[in-house]
Amino acid sequence: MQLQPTASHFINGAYVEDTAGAQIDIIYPATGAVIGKVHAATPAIVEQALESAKAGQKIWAAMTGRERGRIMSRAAAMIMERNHELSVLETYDTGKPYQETSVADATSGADALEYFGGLAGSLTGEHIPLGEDWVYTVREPLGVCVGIGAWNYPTQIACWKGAPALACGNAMVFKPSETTPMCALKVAEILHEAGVPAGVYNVIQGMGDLGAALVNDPRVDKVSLTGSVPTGKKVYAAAASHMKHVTMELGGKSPLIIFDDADVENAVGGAILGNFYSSGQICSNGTRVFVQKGIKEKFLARLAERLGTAVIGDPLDEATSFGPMVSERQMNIVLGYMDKGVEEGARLVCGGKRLARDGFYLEPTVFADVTDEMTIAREEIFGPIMSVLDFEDEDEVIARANDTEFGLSAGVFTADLSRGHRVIGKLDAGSCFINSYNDAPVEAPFGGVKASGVGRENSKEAIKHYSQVKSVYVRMGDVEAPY
Ligand SMILES: NC(=O)c1ccc[n+]([C@@H]2O[C@H](COP(=O)([O-])OP(=O)(O)OC[C@H]3O[C@@H](n4cnc5c(N)ncnc54)[C@H](O)[C@@H]3O)[C@@H](O)[C@H]2O)c1
Repeated sequence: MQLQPTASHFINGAYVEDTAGAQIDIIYPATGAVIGKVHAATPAIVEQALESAKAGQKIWAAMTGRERGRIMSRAAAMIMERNHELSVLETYDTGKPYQETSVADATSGADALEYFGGLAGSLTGEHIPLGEDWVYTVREPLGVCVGIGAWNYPTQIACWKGAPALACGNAMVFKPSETTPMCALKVAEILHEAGVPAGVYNVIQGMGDLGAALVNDPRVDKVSLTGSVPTGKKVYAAAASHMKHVTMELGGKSPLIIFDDADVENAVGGAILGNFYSSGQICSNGTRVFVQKGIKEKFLARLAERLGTAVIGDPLDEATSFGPMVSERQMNIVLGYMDKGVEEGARLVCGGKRLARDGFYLEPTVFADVTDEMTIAREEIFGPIMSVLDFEDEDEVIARANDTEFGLSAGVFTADLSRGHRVIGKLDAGSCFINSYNDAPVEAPFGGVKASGVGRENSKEAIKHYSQVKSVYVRMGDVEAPY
């Protein structure tokens, strides 16, 4: 399989290169080897991308929603047909095990294209009768949207931003994370093979400065970022200074609350999915696991047992269920938190070290007896560290769960469904789970409250964030003017 991308950028329906841009190495996290390179976009590349997006958007918006939707559905089918190849590429880009990428990345991207393609033909306005007169509303595209991606789900993020944008008749210029530049190029290639007109979906490579340049360009009407809270604050501020629309999908430190009456196996399963899938590099992870005292020891014992069965190894081997961190940098950040947990007095139940092998592998790590003030309970780690905190009663755990600047997700495990709904109702979070964790079907809105973000991806909600409403008052009689 060829890993080196055909060229760094995909603009106006074709691969484009400009080697004058700074070189960005593509590193395979499982070995640390350089497997390819791209060049950051030069001003000339940015110019081409934005001009072609402006031109392409007009052609795309002039098509009917159903025509756009048909092309998007075709792209979704093509992604499913090429799922194996795209999943292998996602594994090379991120290091995530093929066992995961083959079911959660390109497939999730295809879901988004299929779902929003299906909605594209029904994006209608309202008719508002006012006696003889009436108002009608039209849902219009915003224009040129910029998507800026994080490195944990490169294919999915490229599609989650692209699909609603395209359904509404916008064009997109997508900047992947510099850590994972490969997958979005494939998404662009497939969209164009499926029939998306040239210029409608472009991918350009670069670091944060390129993201900032795009956010500040007057030709850009909307910015959708998936990234950390500090980056989100910068991007939101820059977009605000130009009065641009934004979607901010940012970080979290989400609570997962396990009551005494919960089914232990399910609670452990939820905690594993909410902490160790993708080696813990998931924004919505429930990394503060509040466990009621009566179930604590049973929970910890079963958790350690089940973690012991994780297959850590070559991510391309289908048996592997736990892969490396995305980069050496991220591995070192997480190692720092492992040390911090021990230093601040948390009890290390398992893990806590780097694995002695090539690549950026860490052990799945659990700390118990974590208290609210500890660094590992306050800061987003974005790695395989679970913090287990004790609690006694419902009101106490709700107050402690909400005592954070973040508000992305929250989960509750309990056999008492009334309690499940009651507790979830009081938690400050955008994407919540009862007796489950980290499900992200395209039909459900996804996004955070407080510092975790603004706007929602997926579901019909996303349409509101990629379109604007025009209202038209129609007078049927004469106009009465005072003079
Ligand atoms: N809520 C979500 O949906 C979601 C999903 C995945 C990841 N995340 C968050 O992403 C973070 C991890 O990803 P990361 O390390 O790539 O995040 P990051 O904030 O470092 O970078 C995200 C993207 O922003 C770009 N960028 C950096 N500075 C910029 C600037 N000043 N202007 C414009 N763009 C800029 C980067 O090049 C990258 O493409 C975590 O905090 C995680 O929680 C959130």
